[in-house]
Amino acid sequence: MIELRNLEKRYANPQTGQDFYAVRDLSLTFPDGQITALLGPSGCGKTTTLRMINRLIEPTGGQILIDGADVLAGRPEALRRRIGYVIQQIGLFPHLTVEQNVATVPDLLGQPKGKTRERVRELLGLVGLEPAQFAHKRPAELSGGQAQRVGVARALAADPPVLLMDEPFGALDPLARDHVQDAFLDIQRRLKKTIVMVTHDIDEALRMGDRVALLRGGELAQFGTPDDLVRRPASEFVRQFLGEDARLRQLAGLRVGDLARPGDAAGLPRVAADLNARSALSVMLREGAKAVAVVDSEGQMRGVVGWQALEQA
Ligand SMILES: Nc1ncnc2c1ncn2[C@@H]1O[C@H](COP(=O)(O)OP(=O)(O)OP(=O)(O)O)[C@@H](O)[C@H]1O
Repeated sequence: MIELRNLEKRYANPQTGQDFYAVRDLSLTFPDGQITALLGPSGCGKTTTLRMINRLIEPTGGQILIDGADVLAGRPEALRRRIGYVIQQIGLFPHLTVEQNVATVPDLLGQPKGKTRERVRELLGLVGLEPAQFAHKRPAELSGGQAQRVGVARALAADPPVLLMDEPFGALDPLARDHVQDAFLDIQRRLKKTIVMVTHDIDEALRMGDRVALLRGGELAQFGTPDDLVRRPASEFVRQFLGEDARLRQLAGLRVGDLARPGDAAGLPRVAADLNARSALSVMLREGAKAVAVVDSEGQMRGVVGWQALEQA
């Protein structure tokens, strides 16, 4: 569990000589095994908050506790070994192969080569990079999206209990982003890391975050589940930031296959299980149907999804 207590970062404004707060009186707890998205407009303090957790930025006040231990009391190097860090500009080593890049931290820690190799290959598979095809490539031979997947695999290879991610999928085009987000959520369901992820992308926060911390001007505007923010915005700012269509955006992050329940599918329009719930709603409206029948890729009926299921999703 990561706990921020009255955390602050002040900078001096060189023009006025006065201090201003990049982060102010921030208290919140990132639950174990969950993804918390740090969301908010540009300059609201997301990256500063994230980088204080692994002490790439030193706080000017407040406390950070990981499992009850004061992060600011120990050595930053020891801390960073326990905390993975993924950034948009991935920083892969250009002269190393994909496999060697992913193995960097396990090798540094002196873990047995054979075991590392096995794990690296498993991780590459998990992020959707076929090891036989990609293990021996160099970063220059990868697309931006492939390089980002390698970055994610590298962070996971170190097997840190805590992972900090700063716009990890930011450089991807929307289609590739969807794929990598899905792959990442699948991995997270298995690995259950404690993840703090910076994003300015509302859809990404609603889709990926078990919790969302929305910041404004360095302060916490609201902290809760995506549902809390969408259905129970704490202020006009939160409501406006998420937008009038927040609920639809939330539905866009859900797959009908996950919502399907047994029911009578006769006469209902059929949709694929990987269709998102927002598109399923469009199908219902277009066809004047109260529900859709969900069919998987083998043509098997998975169940039905109706208005009520969408309302409660
Ligand atoms: N080294 C620094 N010196 C002075 N001011 C800084 C410094 N780093 C950040 N700031 C300021 O602190 C505030 C918060 O910056 P931060 O990078 O945390 O925002 P952010 O929410 O991550 O923004 P973005 O989404 O644009 O990356 C901004 O006003 C920024 O200009």
